[in-house]
Parts: sequence; structure tokens; C-alpha cells
Amino acid sequence: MNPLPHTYQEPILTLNKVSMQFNGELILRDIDAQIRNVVRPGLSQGQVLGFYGRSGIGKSVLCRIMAGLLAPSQGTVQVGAAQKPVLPGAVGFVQQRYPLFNHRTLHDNLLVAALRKYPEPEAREQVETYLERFCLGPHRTKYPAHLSGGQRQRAAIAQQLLCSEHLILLDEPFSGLDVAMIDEVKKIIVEVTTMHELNTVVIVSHDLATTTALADRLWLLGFEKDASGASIPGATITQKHQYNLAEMGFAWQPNLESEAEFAQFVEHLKEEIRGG
Ligand SMILES: Nc1ncnc2c1ncn2[C@@H]1O[C@H](COP(=O)(O)OP(=O)(O)OP(=O)(O)O)[C@@H](O)[C@H]1O
Repeated sequence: MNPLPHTYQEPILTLNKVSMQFNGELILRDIDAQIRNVVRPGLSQGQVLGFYGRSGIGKSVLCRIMAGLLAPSQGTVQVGAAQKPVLPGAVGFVQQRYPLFNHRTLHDNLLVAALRKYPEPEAREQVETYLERFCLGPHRTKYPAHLSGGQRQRAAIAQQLLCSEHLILLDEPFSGLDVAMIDEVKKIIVEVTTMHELNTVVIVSHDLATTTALADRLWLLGFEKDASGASIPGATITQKHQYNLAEMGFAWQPNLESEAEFAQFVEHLKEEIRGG
């Protein structure tokens, strides 16, 4: 497919020789990868990274490292336009259970998050903006236990965006959702990326078609092979497995999922994941 016009500016997330081992077992090895600010003429366009790999390969470990919640054994993670070393709280992390404070209303959950980043009057304004844009206004006085799964998820995404610096990781955002809810979450992700051009969403998912259709870049975590064909310990993201979907013509295209070329690419990804 024909790529849509775009250019790249400053780096937003840089992994520099990141390795991780637990008790002598090498889980991640020498990961060098980067997300840059993508700019489309006349549009406010954030970045969406799809992040894949076989179950148990180290995706959650790398997410915790990218979120500053776990220090790598070696290497560095730099975030933001200033490319500072990541600190806990700088990167939003929406985990599968969408943790919210149960004893606070939806509005107050968002306000607590916003007050971590903004002074009070601005924090309240930001909360109102997010309640409206994520269609949560009518539920503002409800407690988390009284929200639907989709509402909780939207609230958790809003909460993390309110207190983080543009970068947000979503762990399996489509799992366990019906088709209507998947459409809702897709809309929210597009909404997030059009709110600010530095907004960057990292989606960790086993739902390759849905995630790839939303993404402009993919990282695939896998094992490299040695000359004898045996896997080298420690999963990594090779250059070959850092797909630039914008340049391949697979980014920002409407109805991408119904295109034969796209379906073939998703099959290719499945093969690479099986092989890796
Ligand atoms: N704190 C820890 N101590 C020891 N080993 C750990 C620790 N955390 C993770 N691991 C190991 O690291 C490996 C990668 O785990 P991780 O949860 O990152 O996999 P994953 O790719 O996210 O899997 P899934 O897709 O099934 O969620 C596993 O073998 C796991 O047992």
C-alpha cells in the first residue's frame, strides 16, 4: 500500500543495550530500539507501537523496565523529548485489571492522578476534559465497583494519561472484550494519539490484527539463532523485527483490516513469532 506522508523528529523512547537477568537466567539481551515523534502534515498525530512476542518471552519484564518500575541489569531507558532516564511515574502503565481506588468516585480517582502533575485549578480542568473526551461524564460520581469493564478501562487509561508524560503502556487492552468493546477501545487509542502529537501508546497484545491496524511501528521480541540453528539465550528485538508500518503503507489507513495485503502481513508476523 502507498505510505501516507510523514517525517520523524526527536526520539521519545530509547532503549539502549537493555539486558535483564533474574538469578543468573538471561531473559532480555542487548535490546536497542527507539520510537521517534512522527509528524504528519496538518495533523496532530501521536505514535502507536505494537509489541509482540510468545507467551513468557519477557514482554511484561520489558514493559516494567520501560515504565521505570524495574531497573535493567544492563543498559538504559530514556524517555520524553528531553530523553531523560525513565523514573517511576513518568510512563503510564495500564495493567490488565485496571486498578482504581475503590473508595473514591471515578471523578476523584482522576483528580488524584491529575494532582500528581498539575496544580489544583488546572488539575480539575484536565479531569473535566478527560471525562468528556472518554465519555465518562455521566459516570463521574460512581465508584469503580459500579462501572462496567469498558468504563473501568477508559477510566484507567484516562488516569494514567493524566499523571504521566505522554507515554502510556497498555497491557493486553483487547483481551476478554466483546467486539463492540474492542471497537470502543480502538476509538479511545486513536483519541489518545490525536490529543497531543507526543502522545505515545505502547500496546502489548496477542491480538495481532487489531493491534497492527492501529500501530505505526511494531517490535517483535524473539530469540536470535546461532550458526547451528540453536536459540541464543535472552530474547531481543532485532532490526528486522522493528517494523516501520508508516513506511510500509500500513499506518493510518481506514479499513486496513479488510485488505488482503494486510492479512498477509499479519500471517507473516505469526510465522515470525512462532519461529522466534
Ligand atoms: N521477578 C522475577 N524473578 C524471576 N523470574 C522472573 C521475574 N519476573 C519475570 N520472570 C521470568 O521472566 C520471563 C518472562 O516473563 P514475562 O512475564 O515478561 O513474560 P510475557 O512475555 O509477558 O508473557 P505473557 O505473554 O504470558 O504474559 C518468565 O520466564 C518469568 O518467569
